[in-house]
Amino acid sequence: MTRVLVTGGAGYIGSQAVLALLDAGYQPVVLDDLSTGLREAVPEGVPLVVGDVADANLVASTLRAHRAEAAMHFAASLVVPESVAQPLAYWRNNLAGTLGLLEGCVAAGVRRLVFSSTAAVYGIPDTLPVREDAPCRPINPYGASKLAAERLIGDAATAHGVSFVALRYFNVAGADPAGRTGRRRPGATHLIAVACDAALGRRDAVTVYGDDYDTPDGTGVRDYVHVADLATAHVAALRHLLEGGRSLTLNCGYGRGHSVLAVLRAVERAAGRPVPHRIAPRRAGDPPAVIAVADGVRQLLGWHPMHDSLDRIVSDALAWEGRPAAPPLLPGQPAERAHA
Ligand SMILES: NC(=O)c1ccc[n+]([C@@H]2O[C@H](COP(=O)([O-])OP(=O)(O)OC[C@H]3O[C@@H](n4cnc5c(N)ncnc54)[C@H](O)[C@@H]3O)[C@@H](O)[C@H]2O)c1
Ligand SMILES: O=c1ccn([C@@H]2O[C@H](COP(=O)(O)OP(=O)(O)O[C@H]3O[C@H](CO)[C@@H](O)[C@H](O)[C@H]3O)[C@@H](O)[C@H]2O)c(=O)[nH]1
Repeated sequence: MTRVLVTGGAGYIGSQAVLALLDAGYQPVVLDDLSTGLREAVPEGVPLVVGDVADANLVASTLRAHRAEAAMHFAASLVVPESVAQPLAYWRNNLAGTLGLLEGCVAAGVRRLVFSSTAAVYGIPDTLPVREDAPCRPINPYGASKLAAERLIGDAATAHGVSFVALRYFNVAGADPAGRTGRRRPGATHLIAVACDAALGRRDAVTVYGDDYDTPDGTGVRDYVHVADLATAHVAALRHLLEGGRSLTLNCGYGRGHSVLAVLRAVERAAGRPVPHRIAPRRAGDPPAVIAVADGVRQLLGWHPMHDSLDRIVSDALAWEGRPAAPPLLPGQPAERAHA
């Protein structure tokens, strides 16, 4: 059974990828410092090493101990406004983390890597939909640090024979269709999570940032991709690399845009109740529209998305956000599940 190191596997997307790896017959091993991830997001039986991916020795020893043949690198810091306020922390975590991972991989002889990149590397695209060879002009430290990490991986690929697939995700949303995992951090800022909170009565209204863009209804347009489809794209990328495929940098979206108001209507349909909203000025740094040219990931990786519909994304997100709270721990119960 092929073993795969998953950095950031206790987070939102990484935990979904762990499930997809298990579903596809791979054996994941998670390395996560639990800075934003949660131990309970790692399924029972999956080894969890708690530590910093920037620690090359830890990466190498983990790869060797578990005889991993490839790595998926999700561990990062990713809140855009936070990256503007704390650029040094973002550059450190995203660049030093990728450096530590690469050093550890090269030391342990692991030369296949799937990397979490982002549409934020493009900044404000000149033309839509945006192709992978469009100019990369990130407009915040988050996007800049991810672009630098892509370049670092490219240099390691050339010098050390690493082959990689960098997936540039567009707007990731939704939750595991079987309800096994989803976004776990409180204080959501992403549109679909915010709208679900409003539908569930946890906030009074959704603030719509701008209705005067040059888009069909004036609100911002994004290419929302279901997190479970994103996870299977990672498995497809892994398979490509294990079969000796060449390095690739690919957009990961569906190639269709939805406006903020269309998202709110979809949440209303799923929830069966109105989602109040108020119009506010544009949010600084928001592009009017971001939509992927997403042919490459299908053609080159054979990716077949299964949940390619806004209604599906929204209903899975709503089901996850509205799930019953975990029962309180009884006195004497261990606070954390032990891991291998
Ligand atoms: N969520 C999105 O909309 C989105 C969009 C584009 C790209 N991405 C990328 O996807 C990846 C995963 O994002 P997510 O939404 O699952 O975020 P998340 O915060 O839920 O997950 C990140 C995980 O990495 C861990 N981590 C962070 N720094 C670490 C370090 N130095 N060492 C070890 N573990 C560390 C965290 O504890 C967490 O479990 C990130 O690389 C992010 O840049 C996310
Ligand atoms: O309360 C809200 C939240 C968002 N929006 C709008 O909804 C759209 C989507 O916003 P959001 O869900 O915050 O995502 P983005 O700002 O598009 O950024 C996401 O998608 C990028 C890739 O496209 C990733 O790089 C980022 O990490 C990720 O946060 C934008 O038009 C926002 O202006 C609102 O109107 N109200």
